[in-house]
Amino acid sequence: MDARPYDALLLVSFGGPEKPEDVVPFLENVTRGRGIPKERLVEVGEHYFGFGGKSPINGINRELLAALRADFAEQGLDLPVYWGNRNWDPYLADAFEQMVADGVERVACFMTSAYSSYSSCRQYREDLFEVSNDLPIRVDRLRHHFNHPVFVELFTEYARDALAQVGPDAHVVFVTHSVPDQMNEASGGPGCGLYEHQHLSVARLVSEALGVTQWSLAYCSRSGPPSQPWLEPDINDHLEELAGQDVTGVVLVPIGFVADHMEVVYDLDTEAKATAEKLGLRFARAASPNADPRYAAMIRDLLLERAAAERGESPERPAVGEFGPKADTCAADCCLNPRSQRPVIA
Ligand SMILES: CC1=C(CCC(=O)O)c2cc3nc(cc4[nH]c(cc5[nH]c(cc1n2)c(C)c5CCC(=O)O)c(CCC(=O)O)c4C)C(CCC(=O)O)=C3C
Ligand SMILES: [Fe+2]
Repeated sequence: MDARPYDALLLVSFGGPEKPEDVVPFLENVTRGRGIPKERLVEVGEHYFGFGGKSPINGINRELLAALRADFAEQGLDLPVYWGNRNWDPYLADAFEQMVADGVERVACFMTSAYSSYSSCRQYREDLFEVSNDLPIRVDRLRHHFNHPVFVELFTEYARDALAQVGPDAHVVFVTHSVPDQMNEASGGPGCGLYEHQHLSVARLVSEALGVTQWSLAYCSRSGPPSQPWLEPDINDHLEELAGQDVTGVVLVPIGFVADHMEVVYDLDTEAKATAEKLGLRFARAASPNADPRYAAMIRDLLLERAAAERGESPERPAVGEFGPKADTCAADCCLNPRSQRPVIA
């Protein structure tokens, strides 16, 4: 187990509130300069208050951190693991301060976000640049993991379990976070639309592995003004459409989310489930990786793969589907956001 030249792994996540007083300042952090309508913020705030002001995301990341440490210990990999969020405590800046104090000189970052887009990749790289630029620490980002075979196998297994609850005739709906059409088009580079294509690729791979032919991709958590086009169909509209086509049961597979955070427990488990019930559809939502020890082992594999590459070796870079392993660094114009010209890492 050789992680050289790295002397730490950093788990980089979104962050979420943990008590009612956190909710409004958290939303202010997330939406600073993003032009999100006030009504939407009130609505999203209510989702959080409905869960006692506590998002599940930080708790899951603590479990993932523990799973990573257990995995490293079991494998004899002596490498510290840190954790920092973009939008809430514990913040990235604090993780970097601690790493510098501990003498870390080179860190590999794993983002809890598997696909390409401004929101799911570049914005993380902007924030990592901002917090690390003045520090004596070199920062690398581990490659996108949407098409890592373990990621696809895990969702296949979770979807199979959910199918067993609803029945083999269920229609499988893969679900991810909607983004503005413009953000999708810029993902992977101007005009690429990589965000959508990566999701379609994972959806197809899971469907094939399950032997399912009735499947589709739908979106949740749209937040822009109605005037701005976002990726569609919305999951609720899509369920209505399916019910009108003689579908009687659905399985939602949240491939766009690596954990059961607020979008999953509210937008899918609460709202979409209520829609399905109203329409008389049998319903199950497949699990997400959360702190699955196999997910932690995949992160270790990505770390060791990158470490070997940095040492000048030629490690295997496992990937399934039509895209092949994503490059370790993004092109300069990858996932650009016209409103943001901030410098980035990787
Ligand atoms: C692609 C994507 C991911 C997946 C990749 C990844 O995981 O990073 C993701 C994750 C998350 N998004 C989260 C929360 C929020 N996202 C918002 C707003 C937005 N997200 C967007 C996209 C994404 N978001 C976009 C295009 C916006 C519009 C504003 C903008 O253009 O930037 C808002 C503002 C209110 C609203 O409008 O909903 C909130 C509160 C949480 C935490 C959940 C918890 O607390 O459990 C997580 C994990
Ligand atoms: Fe979001």
